[in-house]
Amino acid sequence: MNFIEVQRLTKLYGTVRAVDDLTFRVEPGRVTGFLGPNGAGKSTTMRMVVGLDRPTSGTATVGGRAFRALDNPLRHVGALLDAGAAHGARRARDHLLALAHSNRIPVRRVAEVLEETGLSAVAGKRVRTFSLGMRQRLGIAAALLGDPAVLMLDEPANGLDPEGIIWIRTLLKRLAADGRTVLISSHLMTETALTADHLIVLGRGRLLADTAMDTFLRQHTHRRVRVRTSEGSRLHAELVRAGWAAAPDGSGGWLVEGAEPADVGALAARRGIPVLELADEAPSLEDAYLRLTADAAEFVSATPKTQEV
Ligand SMILES: Nc1ncnc2c1ncn2[C@@H]1O[C@H](COP(=O)(O)OP(=O)(O)OP(=O)(O)O)[C@@H](O)[C@H]1O
Repeated sequence: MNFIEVQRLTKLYGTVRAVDDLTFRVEPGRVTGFLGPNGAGKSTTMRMVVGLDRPTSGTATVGGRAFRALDNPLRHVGALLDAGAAHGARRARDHLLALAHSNRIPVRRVAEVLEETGLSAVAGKRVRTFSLGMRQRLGIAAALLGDPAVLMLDEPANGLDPEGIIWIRTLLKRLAADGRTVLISSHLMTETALTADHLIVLGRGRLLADTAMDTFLRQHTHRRVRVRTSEGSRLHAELVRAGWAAAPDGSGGWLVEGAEPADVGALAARRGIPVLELADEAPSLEDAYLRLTADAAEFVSATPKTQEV
């Protein structure tokens, strides 16, 4: 009973349909990535799950119950929606102690989550002296405090350094492997691809996809091969003659759409063209996501960029 369920959920702000007839279920045992362009309705949906906003219609429940109806809700749902939520004048440990007291959470959990999030050494410092990454860790500590079966985190890697990003990725996977329900919203496609097993994608408040990561990649990308040769223009001409679409990859090689390495390798061998490098290009989540959301993005830059490292 630890799933998040959203049924026909709708939220209007004036005439803006922030969330529009949304239905999905977030299952335990896996990390679910919650994606969508700016303004797609992710935060509004998450706020309704934890009772910070009221639906115009429809329901958002945890384990079949409204968040407001849960006793000691932090013991059921840990949420990180705004890492700035802790009072700046409070010491980190006191912030967590106050949350523990008000939710009947054993005090020993405070030391445990401080340790888990790497904050033990700064537990006595005031929150206003914390860096963005330290505040983020404190927000994550608060979400973990009640040892909840459901975790919902908005941009969990925000402000974390490279070591911190690996830490949060490993932590989220472990929490899901323990059988918890983990929902993370993010705009970081590379990080989401490394962390999530399942995706829920919104566009303009509506559901665009609710799919396993590998299915999503298969559905919204096609395979391609990267090839490098000392005779680029000859290879290009041969590829085109054989019916393949090939385009420069921007660093001296070629990308052949829809091909497998064997197709390109065999063709080059038949024509006696030296191949210096030949690689299957793994489909990227960024490509798949941009393809799916192209029509649903409200705010689009003049020159959309797709390169990501
Ligand atoms: N309190 C509010 N009052 C009025 N409009 C709001 C309010 N909160 C959100 N909105 C609007 O609702 C829509 C959805 O916003 P929301 O913050 O849920 O999107 P999001 O997917 O979380 O976006 P982002 O990725 O930029 O955080 C937007 O058009 C936003 O302007």
